[in-house]
Amino acid sequence: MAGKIPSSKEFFGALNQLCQDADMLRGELSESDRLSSLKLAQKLARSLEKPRDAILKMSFSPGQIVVVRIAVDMGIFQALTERDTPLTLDELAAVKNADPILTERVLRLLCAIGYVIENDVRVYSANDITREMSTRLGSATIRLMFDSISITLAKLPEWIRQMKFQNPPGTSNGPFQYVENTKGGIWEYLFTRPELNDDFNTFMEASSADRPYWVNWFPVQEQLLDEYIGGAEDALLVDIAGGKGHDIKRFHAKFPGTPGRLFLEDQDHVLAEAEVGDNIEKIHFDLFQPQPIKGAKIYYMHMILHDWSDSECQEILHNIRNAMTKGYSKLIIQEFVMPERDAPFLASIWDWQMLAFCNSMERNEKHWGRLLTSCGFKVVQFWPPPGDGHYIIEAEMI
Ligand SMILES: C[S@@+](CC[C@H](N)C(=O)[O-])C[C@H]1O[C@@H](n2cnc3c(N)ncnc32)[C@H](O)[C@@H]1O
Repeated sequence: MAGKIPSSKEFFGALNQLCQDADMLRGELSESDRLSSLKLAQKLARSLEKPRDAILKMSFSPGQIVVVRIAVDMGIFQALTERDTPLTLDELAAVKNADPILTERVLRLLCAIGYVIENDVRVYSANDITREMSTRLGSATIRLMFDSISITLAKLPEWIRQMKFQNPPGTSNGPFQYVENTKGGIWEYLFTRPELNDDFNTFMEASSADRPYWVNWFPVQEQLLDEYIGGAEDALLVDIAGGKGHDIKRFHAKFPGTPGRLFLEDQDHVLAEAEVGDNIEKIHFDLFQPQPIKGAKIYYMHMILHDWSDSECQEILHNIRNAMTKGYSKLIIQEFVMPERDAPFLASIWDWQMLAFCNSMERNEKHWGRLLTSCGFKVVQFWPPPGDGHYIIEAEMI
């Protein structure tokens, strides 16, 4: 039997109460409860939104990142975060000697999308998004997405039409090569653009920063460390193409006393930016050359295989397999595993980034199983994360 239809007054009251509850529960909910609540809240917003209005907002959405990008350049997030009292429009305009009329146009939209609080007429203060935008991670993410990624994305429909709507075949000649008029891949391109490369590496750090870190939910001790038979001079973990080392640093922070050496492998120009301290050894390395560290307990790869087509992944995996010790070494892959239905937003949108920039894709369980088996591995277990982040795919040599 359908419930009683609430009056508008009852409905507003319930919504107000829910908003207050959500504020109080912030930080108390488990990651999966937080995501389930968010999904319900989005469903509620969707049921209140008129379809044409939803489409209008989607059509205008590129304008949002444009204005946020301008606000980064104008130092607005930084200025609001540095002062813990509200700032006036004139004070914010003065940061870059900007025209107050232009500054007000920027701030109007920032308030409308919840990036800044409007305390009074032309008086503003910071909220948690403002503060995050003032960090290295926040500003690098917006710069990278707008200055570079959005250019390729804007041409993606044209490229897909030219491909007659076929899924890209992998390896070279994808949308990125089409837009940049190059034969090289994204990694060669980043090498030639140091500021962009820096933003990219910072973005990688940011993209996992808000999700529970794998060593805090995967049973590292039981599945990996208890089986370690080496001493202090032997290899415990190799972080393959680990970027600036944010993952391996967190591994070391969680297990500081564990014996065994830790290796961070990547391209030279990336390693040059990695500040990892004395306990982590940096090794120049190429995914398509033999793996130099033999017989380690853990070969760990985070967001690497999704950058490459199946045939390239097979080369990478063969190189790792040849360095592993059968019955002892483990391959730990940290990636999205696409569900058969109800794919979350984050994994689905990453899949499109992979299509645009790497001519690759996010894979489902069957695809991962097939790929790993074709290279002489078997999946021990797919470990889902709490929330919408990356799985751990635990694999070993057949
Ligand atoms: C998507 S990032 C992932 C970085 C890190 N694992 C993380 O999760 O943040 C891909 C990494 O692969 C590295 N890479 C790309 N091509 C490579 C190659 N041929 N050999 C070694 N590393 C490579 C890049 O420099 C970059 O750090």
